[in-house]
Amino acid sequence: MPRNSNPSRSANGSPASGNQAPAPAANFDQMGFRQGHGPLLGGPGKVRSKNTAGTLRRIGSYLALQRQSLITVVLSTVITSGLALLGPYMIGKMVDNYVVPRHYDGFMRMGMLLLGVYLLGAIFTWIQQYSASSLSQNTVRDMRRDIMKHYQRLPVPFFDQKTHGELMSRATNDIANVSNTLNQTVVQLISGVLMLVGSIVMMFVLSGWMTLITILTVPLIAFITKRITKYTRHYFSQQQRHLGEVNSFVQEMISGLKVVKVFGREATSTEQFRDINEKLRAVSIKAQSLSGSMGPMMNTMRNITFVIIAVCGGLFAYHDLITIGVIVSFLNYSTQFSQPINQLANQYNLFQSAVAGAERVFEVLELEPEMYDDREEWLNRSLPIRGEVVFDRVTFGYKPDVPVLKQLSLEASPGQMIALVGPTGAGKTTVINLLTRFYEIGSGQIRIDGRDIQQFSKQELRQQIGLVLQDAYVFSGTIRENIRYGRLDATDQEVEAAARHANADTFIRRLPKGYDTDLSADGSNLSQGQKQLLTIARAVLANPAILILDEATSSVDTRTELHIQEAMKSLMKGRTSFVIAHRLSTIREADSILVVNGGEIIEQGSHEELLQLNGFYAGLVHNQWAAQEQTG
Ligand SMILES: Nc1ncnc2c1ncn2[C@@H]1O[C@H](COP(=O)(O)OP(=O)(O)OP(=O)(O)O)[C@@H](O)[C@H]1O
Repeated sequence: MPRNSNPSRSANGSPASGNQAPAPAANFDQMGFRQGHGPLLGGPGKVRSKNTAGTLRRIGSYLALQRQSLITVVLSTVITSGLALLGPYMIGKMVDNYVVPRHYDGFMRMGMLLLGVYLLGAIFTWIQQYSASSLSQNTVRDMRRDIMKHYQRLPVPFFDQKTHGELMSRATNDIANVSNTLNQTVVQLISGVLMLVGSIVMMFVLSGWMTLITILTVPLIAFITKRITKYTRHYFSQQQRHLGEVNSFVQEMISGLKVVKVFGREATSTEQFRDINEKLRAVSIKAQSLSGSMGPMMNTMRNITFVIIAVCGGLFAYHDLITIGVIVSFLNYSTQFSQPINQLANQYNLFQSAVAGAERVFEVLELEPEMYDDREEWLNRSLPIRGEVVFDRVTFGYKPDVPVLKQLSLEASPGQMIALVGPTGAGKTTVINLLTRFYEIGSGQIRIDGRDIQQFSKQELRQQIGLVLQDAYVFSGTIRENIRYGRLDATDQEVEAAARHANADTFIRRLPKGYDTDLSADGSNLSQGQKQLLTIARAVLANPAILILDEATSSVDTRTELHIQEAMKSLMKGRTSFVIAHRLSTIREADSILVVNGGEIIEQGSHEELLQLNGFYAGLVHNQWAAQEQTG
């Protein structure tokens, strides 16, 4: 359960945020937020960044925070590469100076020295790996922290435009890409360049002609590698695509399991799955076998290079142009020299996909958040309000050219219960979205206690509002923590009192661990009605002046509904309440029923008054009675 230090009054867990000045509605499409998923499972090389330099600068600013690790990585890489270059040179010298002339003492001394060089290399390699991991993990931790913080501060309309998968992918897969690359690339880039340049220099020092012969083998290796990678990349991207199909099929089958069973479609599903599964198998074999043969192929190439160097070196040595020690050194350098070429080529692809991943993270971070003020005085500030709510000729549309509410006006006196009814899509929830300032109105004014809600900070406003939604939301965590989400400083006694008030205490006490029972992430170990009672308890604890109950009882059975209604009735006492209910029986006692249709209030009055009017509401009531009689 997220431990928010903010005593939000939004009972259903909407993070409270504040706004000192009304922020202009952000147009996220104009802000360059691109559609599409990040490379979910690799597929490096496919993704290209738009602004590599800018993204690198931002990654750099994150890396700069890890100065110590960065310096350690660079230093240890330089030392490791230096030692690795020294080794072959020493071996050559050992052969020429001690092995060939049979100087036993010098031979042993040099052997020990060489051992020392390689051991030191191992120690610095470990330091290098450790600091590279710290560098990358600390950096992506900071990036994850920033993107999560930013998600919480982005206004609600932003989330309308993006799928959950997309947003999660940015906080997980894209960042994982950055982490993988940082881990390897920083080290390999530095060591690759050092080893390449270092080996060439060392080889030239030993023999110019032999260096030329060794370098000539490079295009051959590069050509073969390129051909193989071309095919592997093709098959790997196909594998990704088929894997994606398998994933979505499995996900769909599990989510829709009941539907599959009810319609007896198990056999068809299995048949469909067999096809997709088979395609994945076939292409995976090609991809894996090709990529698996890459290593042995490279080995063969390396061996061929060895043969060329040994034969040419032998000829040169025969004519006294070079010594045997130089041949030995060259054999070693030839491997050290070809490795970084392949590594750097691979790193380039990986690097591209990391930059693209980072760019997708930064795109989110660049979006304008809701104005937010988390200073202590805001958090603890609670302006007592009476709860008078006025909508004054409010016009609003989710899209500017499609008005959803048209010149809508309504008034709720403090403590009144206002019911909103009307056909689906009429605009009832929209009224609530505007009162909570999840969305900003187009024209008109909404006032609470005579004050324009634009003058409240969003945080201040939402602290006054409690929300109980139909889709009761519970977090993973204990029942106690879930209720306490309504007011974080509540004592255990206050939590339990709230639960009693919400009719939830009895069922909670019957659970094996009572208030300390752990809830799974979506509360699947509770019934819908029980979850509803928990969110009511949460709202009781928050003690808001204004309460919003959105179709809160429409998905539970009649007995639970009575239970919930009772809890709600006691919750509504003394608060201005807006109730959206499809079951008209729940709102009979409302002080005023507003009938919304097509974004306008077409009728208004008490239950009796509206029945007498014999208009739209009366029609709805009669329809529902008729339906109940039919089913009853
Ligand atoms: N986030 C959104 N983006 C764009 N259009 C939306 C959004 N939410 C709602 N709408 C549209 O606004 C209109 C009013 O929706 P609203 O949710 O207010 O209706 P409602 O009366 O609460 O319906 P229901 O009883 O089915 O919940 C509908 O036409 C709907 O399609």
